[in-house]
Amino acid sequence: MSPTPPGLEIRPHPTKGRALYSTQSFVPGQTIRIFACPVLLLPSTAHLSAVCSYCLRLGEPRACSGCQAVWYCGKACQAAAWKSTLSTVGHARECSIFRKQRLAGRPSGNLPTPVRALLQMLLDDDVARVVDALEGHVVQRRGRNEEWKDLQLMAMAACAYAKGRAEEGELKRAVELLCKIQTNAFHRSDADLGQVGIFLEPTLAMANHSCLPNAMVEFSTRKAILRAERPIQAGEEIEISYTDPTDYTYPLTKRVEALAQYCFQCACSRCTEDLNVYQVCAMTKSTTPAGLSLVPDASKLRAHPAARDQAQHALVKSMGESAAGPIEPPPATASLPLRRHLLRSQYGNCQGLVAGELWAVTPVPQMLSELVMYYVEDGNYPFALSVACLIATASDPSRFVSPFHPTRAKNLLMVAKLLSHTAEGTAGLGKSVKSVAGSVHLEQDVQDTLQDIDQVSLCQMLLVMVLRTALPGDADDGGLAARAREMLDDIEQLQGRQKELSFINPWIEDPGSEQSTAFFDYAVAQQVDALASLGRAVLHMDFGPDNR
Ligand SMILES: C[S@@+](CC[C@H](N)C(=O)[O-])C[C@H]1O[C@@H](n2cnc3c(N)ncnc32)[C@H](O)[C@@H]1O
Repeated sequence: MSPTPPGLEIRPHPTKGRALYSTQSFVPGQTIRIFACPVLLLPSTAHLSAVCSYCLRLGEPRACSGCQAVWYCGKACQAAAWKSTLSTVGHARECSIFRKQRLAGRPSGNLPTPVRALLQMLLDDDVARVVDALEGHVVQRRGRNEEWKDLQLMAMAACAYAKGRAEEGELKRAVELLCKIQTNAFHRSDADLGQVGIFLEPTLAMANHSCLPNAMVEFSTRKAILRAERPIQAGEEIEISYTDPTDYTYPLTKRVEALAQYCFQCACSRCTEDLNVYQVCAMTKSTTPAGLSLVPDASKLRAHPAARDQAQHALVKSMGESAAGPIEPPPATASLPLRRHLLRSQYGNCQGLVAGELWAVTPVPQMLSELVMYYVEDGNYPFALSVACLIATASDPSRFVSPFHPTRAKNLLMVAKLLSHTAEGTAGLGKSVKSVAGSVHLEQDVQDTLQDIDQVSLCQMLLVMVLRTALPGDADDGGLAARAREMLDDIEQLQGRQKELSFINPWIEDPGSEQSTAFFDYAVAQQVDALASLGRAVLHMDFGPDNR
C-alpha cells in the first residue's frame, strides 16, 4: 500500500479492523485530502453511453471505435485513458478483448459494472495486488448463498473475458478480488447525477462508516474529495457514511439493510439509541459561519418538538419506518396526471408526518423533491419554488447540520434556479399560478409574496451561498458551483442595481458584521421562510386530505 498522505494516518481500530485517523484538526467544509489516483474508476453500465469513461463528465460521449464498449467525451480523455498508469489499468488492455467479443457477436457494453471492474484487476497484477491488501469478508459472503452464487457467476464472466477459461485457483482469486471490490469501492455519485460509477482508492478505503459521520466524500471528475462535515480534532477517527450516497438519515431498518453488504453492524448512537433526525440535530453543536445557512439561528432547529417529546419521537419512528418503504420515484416516462396520482398517494402515506411538521423525516424530503419536479414539469414555477423553499428551510438544515453538505447546496441552487424563472415576469407568474391553483386566496398570496420580494437579489445571494459552500475548484470542474457561477455572472451583468448592490456587496465582503447579519435575515432568511410557509399551504391545498 502506498504511504499515507499527510494529515491522515492508518492505524488498527479495536473493533473495526483498520481505520483512518486525522493527524491535525479540520473545520467543517475544509478539504482533508484529495484522492486523484484511484485504482478503479469506471461508469456504471447504466451510464456508459451518458458519461465519459475517463472524466465521468455528463455529455454526449462517443464510443471507442475499436471496441464500442467504452465512451469518451473527446480525444484528450481517450488518449489519457489508453495507457496504464502506476495506479490504473489502461483501456488498451481491455479494448482488444472487447473488440474480439464484439466481432464474435457479443457486445461488451452491457456487462455488469462489477464484472468490468474485476476484469480490469485481472488484466493488471500490480493493481490486483493493491486490492489484495483490502478487506473482503470472503468467509461471511461465502455463507450467503444467493450473494455467493452471484459473485461466482460474475467472477466466471470476468475470467472468461480475461483468459478464455479459468483454472479453479484463478476463479477463487477472482471471487476474492470481487469481494474486496464490493467491500471497498464507492458508488461514485454526485449531487446532480446520482450514482454514475464506481471509485476505489486504497487509502480512502480505510475510512470506516458512521451514521453520524464527521467527514464526507464528494466526487469531481476523476477525484474523490474527503471533506470535514463536523469539526475534527487531531487524533480523531475520520468516519464517513456508506449508506445511500449522501443520506444517513434513513430509518434504522433501511440503514441496516444498506450496510449488510459491508458485513458489520453500525454501533453509532444514531443506531444504538435509534435517534431521529431532530434528536441528532439537537445534540450537534453547530458552528455555522454567518451567511451560509438559511436558518442562521440554530437554536430554532434544536427546539423542534420531535427532539424532546417522546410521543413525537414514537410517531417519527413508526410513521417514518412505514412510509419509507413505498416511496419510489415515478417512472421517467410517467405522464403528468399519473405522477400527480402517485404523488397524491405518497402524500397520503406521509400525512401523519406532514401534519406533525416532520418535514425532515424520510421519506418526506424525498417526496418534496418529487413534488418540486412535478410542479416544474407542469410549468408552475411559483409553486415549485415555494416547495423548494420548504425543503431548504424545514428539511435540509435539520437532516444535514453542516451547510457544506452537498444536498443542501444542491437544493439552494434549485431555489435560485426557480427564482430566475419566477423573476422573469409577473404576467407569466399570474398565469401559471392561476391555471393550477384551486384557491383564489392562495393564488393571490403567492403572487403578492413574490411581487414583494426582490427576487433577483435573493437569487444572487443564494448563489453566493452555494459558491461559499462548494468545493474549492468545483466551478472549474463543471460541478454545481459552475452552474452557480454562470447564473451569478448573468445577474452581475444586469444594469441599474446600484441600490441593491450597496447592501449586497458589504454582505459579500463581511457576512458576519452586525449590518450584514441583519440584512441577510431580512433579505434572505425571512423571504425564503415566507415562501416556505406558502409551500406548506400549496401542498395542503393541492395534495392534502380535502383533495384526495
Ligand atoms: C471500506 S472498509 C474500511 C476499512 C476496514 N476497516 C479495513 O480494515 O480494511 C469497510 C469495512 O470496514 C469495517 N467497518 C467499517 N465501518 C465499520 C463500523 N462502523 N463498525 C465496524 N466495522 C466497520 C467493516 O468490516 C467493513 O466491511
